Amino acid sequence: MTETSAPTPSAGPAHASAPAPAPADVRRVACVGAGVIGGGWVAHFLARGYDVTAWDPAADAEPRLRRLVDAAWPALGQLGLAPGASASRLTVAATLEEAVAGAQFVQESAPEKLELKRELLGKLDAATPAGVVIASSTSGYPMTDMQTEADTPGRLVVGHPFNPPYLIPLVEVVGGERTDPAAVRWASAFYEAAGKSVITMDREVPGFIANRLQEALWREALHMVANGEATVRDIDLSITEGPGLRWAVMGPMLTFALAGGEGGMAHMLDHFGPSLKSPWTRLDAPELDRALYDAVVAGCDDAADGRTIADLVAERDRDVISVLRATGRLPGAGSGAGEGADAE
Ligand SMILES: NC(=O)C1=CN([C@@H]2O[C@H](COP(=O)(O)OP(=O)(O)OC[C@H]3O[C@@H](n4cnc5c(N)ncnc54)[C@H](O)[C@@H]3O)[C@@H](O)[C@H]2O)C=CC1
Ligand SMILES: C[N+](C)(C)CC(=O)CC(=O)[O-]
Repeated sequence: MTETSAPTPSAGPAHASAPAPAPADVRRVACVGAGVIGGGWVAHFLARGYDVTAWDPAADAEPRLRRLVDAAWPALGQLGLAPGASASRLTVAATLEEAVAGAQFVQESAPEKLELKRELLGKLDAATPAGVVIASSTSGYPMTDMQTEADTPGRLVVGHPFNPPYLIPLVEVVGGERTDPAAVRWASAFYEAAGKSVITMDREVPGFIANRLQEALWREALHMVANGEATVRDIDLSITEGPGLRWAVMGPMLTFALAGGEGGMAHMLDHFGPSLKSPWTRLDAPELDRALYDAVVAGCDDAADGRTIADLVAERDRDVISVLRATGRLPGAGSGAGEGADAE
């Protein structure tokens, strides 16, 4: 099997068609579940020149999705659209089966509920053409726990994005116990062809990599709010005016290597290693009781200072693009399906 060959197709009515193409040859993707993340994926794939078919069972799903794509399009234009990319290449399907019938890749972004994911991935597996890889956006369920209802679980992978998927490059890719490793390789190669930065994991790790790191920070933030040690504004400022500025250009490891001066990480560890034993962190999750819930929600309302969610999304998109541009990380406009296609 080559590095990026699709997993082996299995028999069955929906599995009778041709296997998935090479990752770079994909033209048609299906997005199932079209909320914050599914809609963000739709916007990303459209901007990269793919034909996208979406399905979501909510009554208001289509107008909501089109609003999200319209709101994201100016930012995507600044990033650089692939040749031929157009929001008009979005089709909203009436059924799940219709959405995936012609798909060469499927991205599932339904609510984070294990039973729902199991059932949905089973249905997607039954309806999606043979050999086509199906990825879940789950924030933390191991694929092993989600692939239980699928007849051909070998093609099911986790493709965990970051919000919004049309701006934040990272995707974490990992399979489950019954996933064919070729599907993991194929998915990673596909996401790269689609302009994403990919971490491919060779085993299931709770919370993947980035969410595990984020959760540690988030848990400590909640403890500090619950105990009155910091306000929501303090928490946000501590990152945006502090480590967050460095983390956009260098990760926590190299950042701390510089804390060791000319001695680098070795001196940093000799100097500050002992303080790891100091009780700075509280490790266990705090009780998310009503008081903490209300304090965090009210704190965010206060921090928004009259800005609506739409205002904040526009502000975030503008500033993330500035950071990507300033650090030379704007994705190539040519990546994706659109290369060689006619510009519209
Ligand atoms: N919100 C975030 O920051 C991130 C979320 N994720 C993951 O993405 C997935 C989706 O999360 P969000 O977009 O935030 O949720 P959301 O609530 O914004 O959207 C979920 C969508 O799924 C639809 N839906 C409900 N039942 C469905 C079904 N049976 N089949 C297909 N669609 C169905 C809903 O109508 C809704 O539009 C979750 O697995 C979540 O963990 C991943 C990264 C970041
Ligand atoms: C809040 N969250 C756990 C759903 C966040 C993610 O999964 C990734 C992100 O966008 O930070």
